Amino acid sequence: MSTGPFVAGLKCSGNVFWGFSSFAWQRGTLQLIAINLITLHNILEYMLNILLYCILTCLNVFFPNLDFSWSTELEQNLKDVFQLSTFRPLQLKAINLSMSGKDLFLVMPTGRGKSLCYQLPAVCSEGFTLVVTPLVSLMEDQLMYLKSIDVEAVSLNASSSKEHAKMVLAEMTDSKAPFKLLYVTPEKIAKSKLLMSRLEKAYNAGRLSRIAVDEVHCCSQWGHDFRPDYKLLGILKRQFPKVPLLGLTATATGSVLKDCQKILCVPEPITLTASFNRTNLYYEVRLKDSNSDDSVSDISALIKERYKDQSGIVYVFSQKDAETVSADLQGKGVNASPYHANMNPEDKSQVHRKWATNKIQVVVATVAFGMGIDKADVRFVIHHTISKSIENYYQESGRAGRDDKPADCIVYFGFNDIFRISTMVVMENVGQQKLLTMVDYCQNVDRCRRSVIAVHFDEVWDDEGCNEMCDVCRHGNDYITVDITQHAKDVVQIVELAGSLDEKLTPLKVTEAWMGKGPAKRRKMIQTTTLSRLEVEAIITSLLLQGYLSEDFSFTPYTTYFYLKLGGKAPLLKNQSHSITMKMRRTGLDANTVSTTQQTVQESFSVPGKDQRRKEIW
Ligand SMILES: Nc1ncnc2c1ncn2[C@@H]1O[C@H](COP(=O)(O)OP(=O)(O)OP(=O)(O)O)[C@@H](O)[C@H]1O
Repeated sequence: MSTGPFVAGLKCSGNVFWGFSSFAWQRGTLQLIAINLITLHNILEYMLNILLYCILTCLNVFFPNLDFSWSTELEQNLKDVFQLSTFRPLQLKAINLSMSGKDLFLVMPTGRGKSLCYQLPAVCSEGFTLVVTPLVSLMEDQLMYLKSIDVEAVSLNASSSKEHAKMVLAEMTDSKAPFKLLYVTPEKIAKSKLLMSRLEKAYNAGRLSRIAVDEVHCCSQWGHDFRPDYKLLGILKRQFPKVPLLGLTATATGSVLKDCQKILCVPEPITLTASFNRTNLYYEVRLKDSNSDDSVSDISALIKERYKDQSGIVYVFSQKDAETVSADLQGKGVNASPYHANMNPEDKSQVHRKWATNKIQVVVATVAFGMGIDKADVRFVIHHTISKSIENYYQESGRAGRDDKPADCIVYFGFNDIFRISTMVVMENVGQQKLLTMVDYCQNVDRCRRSVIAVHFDEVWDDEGCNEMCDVCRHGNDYITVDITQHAKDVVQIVELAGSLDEKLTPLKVTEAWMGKGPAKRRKMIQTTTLSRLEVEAIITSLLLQGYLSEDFSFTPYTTYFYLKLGGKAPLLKNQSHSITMKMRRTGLDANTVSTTQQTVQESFSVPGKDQRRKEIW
């Protein structure tokens, strides 16, 4: 507030003073009142906003199906077209937001019904919805499903015939065209100028009602399934800013979503995230013995006994494994067929069709049989080899129990598999880091398996949420913490010695050296162990996960070799007071004991009988 006139008045006569003073007083008072009114207005406006927010939140919570102009049509089409009676959590909210023109990222667990969130709005809107999807097989599945419920949909991909493409491109701008959804691969958007020009025409004619980007995590290099052509999809929002975009994924962390937002040029998307917890899935890890890998016998026994006549998938590491494991299972009387990317398309769709109609009980597949596989009654997903990341594992195991009934997700965890996969993902951005997180999921028995998955996806987790639906929670009392400091020193000494002799050791060499299987001369220089092979492998894995050992790769024109070298934490072992512990299955020891001697460790490590080992981790 200016005091200029008041100060000037003081220097003059009384009248002038009073004249100036009263003018100044009035002006000051008015200014004060104005300021107060503005402040009051701001406070009221702020309170009103809070009140409005609370009312909207309550309405959203208690009446998520609050009437919009499209609500009746939605309900009607949900029942009549999609033959569903109710919405699953978050579906209606997502649909209403998208129908009101908001850009949205929807993170919903596998099998929860993300597709409905763009298919139903497409049916209830003018024009058509553009759906970008990464796989042609996924596209074909959706087209098959939509055809079965009489929803008109078309697709454009590399294998579309010229006539078909011409017809679709012409219909895009035809107001009488019947299709409601147009499925395209990201490659089409990136490469076909004709498609872009048609989209532009459709946009100008008001026929492009919505854009859905399925598996939106494929945009980000930090996601688990980066596809370079997804990087170019920002063109859609730049060219068609008024069209609401819906990005869908089951597996994206907060940072991956931030990246996707930037890549897709979506200024302020609303993100809806459902819990990752699939309550009907039981998670379990079983050890694969490197000495006598009888995991296929184990798997066949499980399928024939526990999952008799039930549908399932066995995931394997390679195309060769798909063929051999499938043949082995067939040899043991299981109705199984292989599925991998190198099979011809007819054979692949035949296997898929036969499995979908229960003519094949088990598909033995690589990751090629993953995204979009939607069979309701899959009762088991068994991983013969660990996945290369938690995201992959969540996607693959997510094929189980999509009908909400109980289903099992079992991983066979083998020491050698870690290094087989490691050499495969070495060129990938953060490939090693992601693999080690998966190894950690399998190796650790001190945390609920669900909590590892949930925390990985940035979800705040309460262990009560598991409800003993994982082996760790179910057998929690069977584990004990043991001290492995001396073992760690022995292993580190072996790797250190090799380094000083300019030798590189593969994990197999380290294992065998520690077990005393190396040359006699070498044996004299190191401390060997009497622990079993499984125990030795568990300790080496733990040291790798904890950073006392680390990976070292060597490339030849034909192959990649994996070696173990000292990790960043190895020097800590020189410190006498430094100790390392590890949790493992208890065998007769008091659960609260933390053993410190080698003798105790050996006791606590004693491996259960073969049959028991088959059922549980340690
Ligand atoms: N409201 C609902 N009520 C009952 N079933 C539903 C509902 N919404 C979707 N479904 C069914 O759930 C199954 C999975 O749906 P969808 O394929 O869309 O899953 P998704 O979330 O895309 O999973 P993923 O990421 O694993 O592909 C489908 O068979 C679908 O018909």
